[in-house]
Amino acid sequence: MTQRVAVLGTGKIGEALVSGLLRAGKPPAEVLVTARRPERAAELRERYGVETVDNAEAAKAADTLILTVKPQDMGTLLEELAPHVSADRLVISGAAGVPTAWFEERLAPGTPVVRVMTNTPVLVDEAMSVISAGSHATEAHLLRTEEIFKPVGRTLRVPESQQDAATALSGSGPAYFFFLVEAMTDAGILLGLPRAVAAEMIVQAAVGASVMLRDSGEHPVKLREAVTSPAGTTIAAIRELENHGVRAAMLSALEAARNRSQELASGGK
Ligand SMILES: NC(=O)C1=CN([C@@H]2O[C@H](COP(=O)(O)OP(=O)(O)OC[C@H]3O[C@@H](n4cnc5c(N)ncnc54)[C@H](OP(=O)(O)O)[C@@H]3O)[C@@H](O)[C@H]2O)C=CC1
Ligand SMILES: O=C(O)[C@@H]1CCC=N1
Repeated sequence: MTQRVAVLGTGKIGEALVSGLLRAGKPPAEVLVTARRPERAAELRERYGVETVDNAEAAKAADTLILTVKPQDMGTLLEELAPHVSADRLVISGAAGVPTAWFEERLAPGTPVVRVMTNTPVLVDEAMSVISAGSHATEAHLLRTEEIFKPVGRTLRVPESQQDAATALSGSGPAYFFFLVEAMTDAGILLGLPRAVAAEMIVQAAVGASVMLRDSGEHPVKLREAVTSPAGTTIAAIRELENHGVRAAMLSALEAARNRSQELASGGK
């Protein structure tokens, strides 16, 4: 990777990408970042040794522009940016909801755009980054995008029509697991355990279950059945989960997340 990459709107996701690029061996001189607040820019300069520039400068100086502002801020960013982006740049959007066509309408004709939905495990190099090409993005642009996201986890290409679902499952996915861990830790308190003890047990159960899911290749039903002894403890809990409609709640929850992603298509509020 010899080209300059700029991260525009370097918040949580943007910073994680900067740190991933540097850990993957990209020299700090080839990474530019932009921030809205001067104190944030100073923090990023100090922490990573990268150059901070304004959005227009980033567009002129970098070959690849990664846009990591909130969907609601994308309109303002594009107004600032679009006049300075030539069609030989690659524009990667990390925003939920906003389609590649929205960017293509605002950028110079023919500018390649790639949409990526990553997730916060980007911070521990365990992200899933789901990638779709816009209408002018070629195989080479997709490979360049994968080169940026592979150091921070796995990548998967999908048709853009699947991106709102990917946002519901994968982009938001870690939050559902954190929510479960939080609720299960509370259950430990209810059962009389000290919070720290309950948290240690539940987090390790989550890590163990995750590694089994990823590395065994077994279907989750099979893994759950292996825990569920006849007339045992697990089935007593599963009955309560079914009685409370937890499976149906997951279906509705992810559908709501997908719908919200669709609503964000035009940088919606
Ligand atoms: N958080 C998550 O789990 C995931 C988020 N995403 C997507 O990633 C994007 C970023 O999310 P996240 O990192 O959580 O959000 P953050 O709010 O942490 O980061 C966005 C950053 O953009 C800055 N910003 C806004 N407008 C401008 C501008 N015009 N010029 C320069 N900087 C600007 C903000 O500045 P300021 O600090 O001043 O507000 C902020 O630092 C969103 O589009 C979201 O949909 C995708 C996958 C997962
Ligand atoms: O909640 C959100 O809108 C962002 C996108 C996916 C995860 N977080």
